[in-house]
Amino acid sequence: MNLPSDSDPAAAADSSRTTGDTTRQREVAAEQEVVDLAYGELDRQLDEARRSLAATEARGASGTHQARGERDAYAAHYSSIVSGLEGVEDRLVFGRMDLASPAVAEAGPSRGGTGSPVTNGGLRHYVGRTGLQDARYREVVLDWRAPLARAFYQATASDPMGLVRRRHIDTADRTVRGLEDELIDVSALAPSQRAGERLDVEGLQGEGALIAAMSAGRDGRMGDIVATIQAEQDRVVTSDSPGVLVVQGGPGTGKTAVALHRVAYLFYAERERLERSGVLLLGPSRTFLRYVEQVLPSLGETGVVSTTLADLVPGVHARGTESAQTAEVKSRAVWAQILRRAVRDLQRLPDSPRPIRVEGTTLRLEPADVREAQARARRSGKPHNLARETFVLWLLERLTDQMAAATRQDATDADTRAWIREDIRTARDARREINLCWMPTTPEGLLERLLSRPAVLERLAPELDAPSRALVARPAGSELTPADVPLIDELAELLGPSADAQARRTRLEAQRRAELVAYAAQAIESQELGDGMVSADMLADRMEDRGPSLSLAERARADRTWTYGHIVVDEAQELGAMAWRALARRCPVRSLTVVGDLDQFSGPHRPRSWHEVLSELGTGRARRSAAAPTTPVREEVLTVCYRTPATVMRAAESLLAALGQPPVYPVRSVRDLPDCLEVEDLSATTAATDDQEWASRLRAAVIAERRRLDEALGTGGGRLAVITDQADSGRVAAILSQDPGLARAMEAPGGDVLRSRVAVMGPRLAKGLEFDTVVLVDPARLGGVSPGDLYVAMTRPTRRLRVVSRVPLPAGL
Ligand SMILES: Nc1ncnc2c1ncn2[C@@H]1O[C@H](COP(=O)(O)OP(=O)(O)OP(=O)(O)O)[C@@H](O)[C@H]1O
Repeated sequence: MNLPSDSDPAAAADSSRTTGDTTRQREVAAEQEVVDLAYGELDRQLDEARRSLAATEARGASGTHQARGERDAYAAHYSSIVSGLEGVEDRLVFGRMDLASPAVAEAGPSRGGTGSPVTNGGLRHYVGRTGLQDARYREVVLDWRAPLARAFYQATASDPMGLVRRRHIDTADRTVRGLEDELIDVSALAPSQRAGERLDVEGLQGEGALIAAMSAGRDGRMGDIVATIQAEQDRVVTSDSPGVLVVQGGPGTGKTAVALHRVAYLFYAERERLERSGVLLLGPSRTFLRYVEQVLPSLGETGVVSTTLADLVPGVHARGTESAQTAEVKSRAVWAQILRRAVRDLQRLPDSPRPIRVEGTTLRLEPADVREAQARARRSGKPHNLARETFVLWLLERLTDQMAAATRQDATDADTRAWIREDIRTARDARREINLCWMPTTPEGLLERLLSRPAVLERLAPELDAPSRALVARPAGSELTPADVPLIDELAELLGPSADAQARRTRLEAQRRAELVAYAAQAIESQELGDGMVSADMLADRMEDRGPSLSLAERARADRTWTYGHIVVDEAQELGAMAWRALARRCPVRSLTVVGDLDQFSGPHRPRSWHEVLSELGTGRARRSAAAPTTPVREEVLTVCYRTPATVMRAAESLLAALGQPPVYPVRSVRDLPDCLEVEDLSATTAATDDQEWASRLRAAVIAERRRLDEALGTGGGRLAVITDQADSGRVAAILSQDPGLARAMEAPGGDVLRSRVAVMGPRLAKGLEFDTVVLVDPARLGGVSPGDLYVAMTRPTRRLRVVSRVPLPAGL
């Protein structure tokens, strides 16, 4: 190496730059070789899995039942390997760890130490989306979830965890674009290495990967953060699963990202258990689920059931809307008693004996018999509709005795009893009177009865005051709403499947089978298989077996009574008591990750604590709960905001404080940006009263912000949201779409607002989402109803918040 002479500083700088450049080039080339090796391995394994899948499927549907079962299991296994490997294509390798000694490497489960082409005898590990070994089982890439990889995320200068250097490797399309080194433990380097290392570190940017991730324009979909998970986040991602883990964090602290990475981690750490039971992810809206849907596949996981509260119960479609106040009344824990009472109300005692005409004879349904039948039915412990069988059977026996006596038949003869019982069972009078004493019903039917009859509601819901009852009252035939779904679920639990529903299912099943057999018979005829060896029934059996076997996630989603191994709830502060009860039923082992922010609560008063929110999970402080009272709860707090610039964040926090709810969990933004906040108060101008003027000022503001985005990210780059009071959003959208350019930018293919460059929405839809720029319209309107909604709206932008208001600004802005 030519050292520069001391007497010529410029030449020295030049020479040092050149040396730095060539060192970097060499390093990049070396890393490219490793990246090529990793992709080569990925391709080889993918190819192998695809071939195995094809060969398994080609085996056809013949053979014993067991053989077919095995084939299906193999096919499911290979297809999950294929989709897992396909998911990790982008940035397969993103990090490298250099360790002080291979002894540390041996502490982990990796078998990379011996003879691996990349690990330098255990001193070096490449961290990536998935673990890869070569054909000789030597480590090529270390899975980011492996215990050994923790140092990559958590090592610091004060606690190096055996790490000397952490390297971020930036790749695109399988090509290394840049490297970024962090020297963790200089003392671990040999003196001869130190100079070289310093040169490298100086040539590369610290925190570059994180800054790059945060500064990239948004494309309407959340990305994974696997390459840049921070230490406080990593501790949450990898914490043990028993009990309830509450992750409280202010806006943009990565709660959603952490929750999703935690799902992937749990699948890694507890694969066997979770592959059998599945994981449920509950998000605040379908839009939000679409926003995050790419994250888990990009981490190689596809077996998660994601849903919203509205879609939680299969077959129930909650298309209706209602006020937040109505939804709040429906979310209260007291409904558990009201609904129990409503079910009990279907079990009635007649005041006096009821006459029943059967085949010309009059029998009497005695209140004492009804009482006894009810007691027996309740003792069965079954839900209402199923216990009804016990009730009906016992009454039929009593009526059979009466009938036999009245008609002088032999009540001890089994055949005679059966005939008589059948006569009574099918008599109209008997059906009506027995039903009146134990009415079978559906959850939807009973809820409708309760809400559409004010007198019934008043009688059965004494815990609700008149204004609350007025809020939930609605005409019969109304659409179900999302807040009805936990009530329906609770009722489904209390009622059990109705005889009608069971009969319908059996009928449909029989019909489907008959069609299949008819089709098989046709196939036998047309293909001249009629040699007597194959019957239509046999062929139908085989056709049924060959049908695509449902994945675990599909089966779980279709089954209301499925119990999951783990549940992750995002925006958990929004869930009411009845929703928690529905979730508790779905996870008897009470293994939950609950992420949210009390400060972002939608509504006039935020909950006081997470214990208050979670009381129905049986987390210890609840007096009455749907669960064992001992569910352990741990609370973790995330404090660093990766999204919102500091100036905007401070404004949002001080506004929340001015509204009387200073944030319980303030955050620190990792960055600030110049010009990130602009407030345009039009309340004292003609725009306040003149609609035309207001419309044109609003359009001008949005157009100006779109232009700024064009300049910052290239024409058409980035996303902009106009957030306004929900009730105003239609009007605001109409104003903006008068400009042809904005109208085009607002087009939402397939009705998906995430695909439009400019989207108008209320704060509740904006929950959990983020945009490059937010134009916030009339903030006082939002804050007046729900301080948390205003806080959410203000904290959505990654770059810039522009406030435009024709009403006076809220104090504090
Ligand atoms: N470690 C990280 N590296 C890179 N980006 C990160 C990191 N942590 C979070 N982010 C980014 O910060 C943004 C906010 O993350 P996320 O949506 O998970 O936060 P949140 O706490 O759920 O926010 P909110 O409650 O406001 O909806 C996302 O763009 C996410 O990718």
